[in-house]
Amino acid sequence: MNPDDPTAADTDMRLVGPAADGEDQAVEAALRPRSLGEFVGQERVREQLDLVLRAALARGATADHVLLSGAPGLGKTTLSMIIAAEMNAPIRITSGPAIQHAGDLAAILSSLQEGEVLFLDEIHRMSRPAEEMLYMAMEDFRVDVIVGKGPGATAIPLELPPFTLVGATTRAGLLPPPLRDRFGFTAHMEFYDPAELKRVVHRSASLLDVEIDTEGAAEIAGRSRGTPRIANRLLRRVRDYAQVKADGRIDREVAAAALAVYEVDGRGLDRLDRAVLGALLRLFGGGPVGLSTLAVAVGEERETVEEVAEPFLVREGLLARTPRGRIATPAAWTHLGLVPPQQGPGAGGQQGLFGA
Ligand SMILES: Nc1ncnc2c1ncn2[C@@H]1O[C@H](COP(=O)(O)OP(=O)(O)OP(=O)(O)O)[C@@H](O)[C@H]1O
Ligand SMILES: [Mg+2]
Repeated sequence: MNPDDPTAADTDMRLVGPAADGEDQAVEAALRPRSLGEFVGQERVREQLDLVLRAALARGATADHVLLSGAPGLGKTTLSMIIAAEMNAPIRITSGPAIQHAGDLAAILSSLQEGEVLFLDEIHRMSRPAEEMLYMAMEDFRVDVIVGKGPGATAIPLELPPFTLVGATTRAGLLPPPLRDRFGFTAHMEFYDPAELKRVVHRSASLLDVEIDTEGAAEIAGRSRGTPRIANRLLRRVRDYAQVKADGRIDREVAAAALAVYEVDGRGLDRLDRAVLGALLRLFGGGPVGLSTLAVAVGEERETVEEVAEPFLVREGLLARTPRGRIATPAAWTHLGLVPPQQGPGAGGQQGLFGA
């Protein structure tokens, strides 16, 4: 999670936010799949990774460096641990923001054991000098440690044992090409489809010792925004409800009633999402309307609307960003149970009234 992110606080408080909150961190370790076989979905990534790892094992070699890219909560950290487990290798975990100076990185690299997996989370947030040191370490298993300053400075080469770097990023586009090119294998993690999320829910429910039927799992899966972390979080909230209001068993009615209490609708939209969409439809006739105007109408910051609510609405095909402003799609009207205004001759004259 990014502390510099102005939208982080809003994202954290949301039941459907993708970033890990404190409770997630506490329980996620217990819910993490431990092997590629246990890892649900991402078939292509799993198959490719399986080949990379098995070939390295057969050669008795250290696996190639792996880059994992994808939205928060899709399983990057989980997969890094699986890579280490499948290679029977220890894992060292650090992150880009934790490495401020090249010296920090040199200290970590020089203490790695042969074959160890170094997991570098948020690799796009590493400092420039550390990044340059990493290039050489990845390619030649060597770093130059600079001793002294100015004209008297000398570079002392340091040999490193072969290791596997596993980098994770939510923003692959921010990685400098020379860094990206040094990974032997890049896995792009996609959002999960409802059937896969259903399997995630069933798996987690059995680990948490919660009784759930297949319709209950489907109900949770459908509201989880393609994200296992959100599926696990919704499952915990539904479990609470089932314990208090039902006999502890989760079926379709219990799941739907619980998530209605938490204001997560059938498609995974929460109150903020529906407020944005509702304003766009009810106040601005479906748009186009400028972002600032829309933000004022829902009483939120521009950034919150743009970075917290919109990405999912766009992904779901409910809202579109156009050069003239935000517009709602026909699916948005249907989803909120509203009827679009008559688009008779001359109605087009209304368009573009609401500026940015
Ligand atoms: N393929 C999967 N099968 C089962 N559970 C999964 C899968 N992927 C993720 N999860 C669950 O989702 C939780 C979040 O996954 P993880 O922490 O690996 O996400 P991440 O991509 O590292 O997120 P972030 O970008 O926030 O660091 C894990 O605790 C795990 O239980
Ligand atoms: Mg992670």
